[in-house]
Formats: sequence, structure tokens, C-alpha cells
Amino acid sequence: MKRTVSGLSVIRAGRTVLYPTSLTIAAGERIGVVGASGSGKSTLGHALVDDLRQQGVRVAHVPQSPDEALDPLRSMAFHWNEATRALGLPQDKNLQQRLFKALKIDHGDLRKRPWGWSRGMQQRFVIAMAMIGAPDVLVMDEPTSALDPIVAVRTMVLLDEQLRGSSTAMLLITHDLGLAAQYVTRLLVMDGGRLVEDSPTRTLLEQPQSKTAKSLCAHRSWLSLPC
Ligand SMILES: Nc1ncnc2c1ncn2[C@@H]1O[C@H](COP(=O)(O)OP(=O)(O)OP(=O)(O)O)[C@@H](O)[C@H]1O
Repeated sequence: MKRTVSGLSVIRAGRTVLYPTSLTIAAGERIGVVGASGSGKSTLGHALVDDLRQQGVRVAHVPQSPDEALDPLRSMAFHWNEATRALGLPQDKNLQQRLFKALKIDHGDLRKRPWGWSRGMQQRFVIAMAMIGAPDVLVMDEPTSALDPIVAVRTMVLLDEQLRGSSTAMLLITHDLGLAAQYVTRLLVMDGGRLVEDSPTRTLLEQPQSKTAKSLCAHRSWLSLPC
């Protein structure tokens, strides 16, 4: 099923930070959002989450840092139970174990608070929470930027395996074109609050059209040297 948002726009402090933007996302589609810092990637992600939720679409959001999702005073078990309850779902130990195993955090002690887990484990826990209700759309804002390169790659591989064959669409906001080249099939390029290019990943990386995309692709062949 396709999900459409039309004319999303955001004004902050009297300044337009997202100009009217429309998008259609197909079930299971993998989309990357790239662009310079401050170009409006996160703003687009948040506006998309709000609009889709208003339409009744089940959307999960993974922020850049696990600190934005986890309360340092609460146990990991508390977070898990709250996330499940918020979705109106029964506690399902089998699902929890399957997700934890897939994301390799099954050795984590749920009685501990976030700081009792490593950053990589915390972020994978947040990703697991986002997968609880098998969302229609998963918006991930630089989900691996807080992780060291090895854990970042492992996390993306695990996420890729977890999403493969599912109808969950993924919107991956990233600065890392190498990551995008590997894990998304369509790329959106943001510049100054505008969506300036929307193309299949290979087409964009081989034949960028906009000035922004050309400068992003200028220094490296992301398809032959993805990471
Ligand atoms: N709460 C806010 N108040 C005022 N301006 C804001 C606010 N949030 C974001 N902005 C501005 O909106 C613009 C887009 O910000 P946004 O965070 O979406 O960019 P981004 O492409 O995700 O950047 P980054 O890659 O650095 O995370 C920036 O110029 C930013 O300064």
C-alpha cells in the first residue's frame, strides 16, 4: 500500500525551514534522505511522522541518539513495557526475544537503566522498540551516527535482515552516502529546506542532476566504494 503526504511545510522562528513537499512511499520501500547539515532532513522526517500519524498510519521514529528515546532513570524493561502498552499490544516475550536476538542484544539485562548498557546496545534497543508493532513506516534519523563504525555496520546489517521481506517502509536520514548506497533504493536530496532531487539510488549516484546532488557525489564513487 502506498502512503502519500502532500504539501508538508514547516516555519520556525518566522523562517521557512521546509518548503511545501509532497511524497509517496510504497510498502517496503527503502528511502534515504541526504543533504548538507541544516538542509532540512530532520525537519522533513518529523513533519512526515506527524502527518502520517494523523492519517492513521503506524509510524515509528528512531532518533539520532538513544538519549532522546530513553529516560536515564527508568529500567530498560520499563521502556519496553511502556512502548508495548502505548501501541495497545499485549506483552509478547517471544517477539521481544526474536527482536533482541536479531539485533544481538539478548544478553542485555533489562533490569538495568540505559547507562548499564553500551551506547551501541542502547541504540539497537531503541531500534527493537521501533519494530514492536511492525510499523507501516520506520523513520530513522541517522540511527548509527552515535555508534562506532563496526557496530554501525553490524546494526545496519541486522536491521536490513529484520526488514527484508516485510512491508515496513524505511526512511533513512543520513550523511553517509556509502550507507545509503548499500541500504536504500531511492534517494531524496534536501537543500535549503527544499526537496531538490528524488531518484533511484543508482541513478542519483551515477547521474546526479541537481547542484547539491552533484556536489555530494563529486568526490567518490559511492557505488563501487560504498563504505
Ligand atoms: N526549533 C527550531 N527553531 C528554529 N530553527 C530550527 C529549529 N529546528 C530546526 N531549525 C532550523 O531548520 C533548519 C533545518 O534543520 P534540520 O535539523 O531539519 O536540518 P538537518 O538537515 O537535519 O541538519 P543535520 O544534518 O545537521 O541534522 C536549520 O537551519 C535549523 O537551524
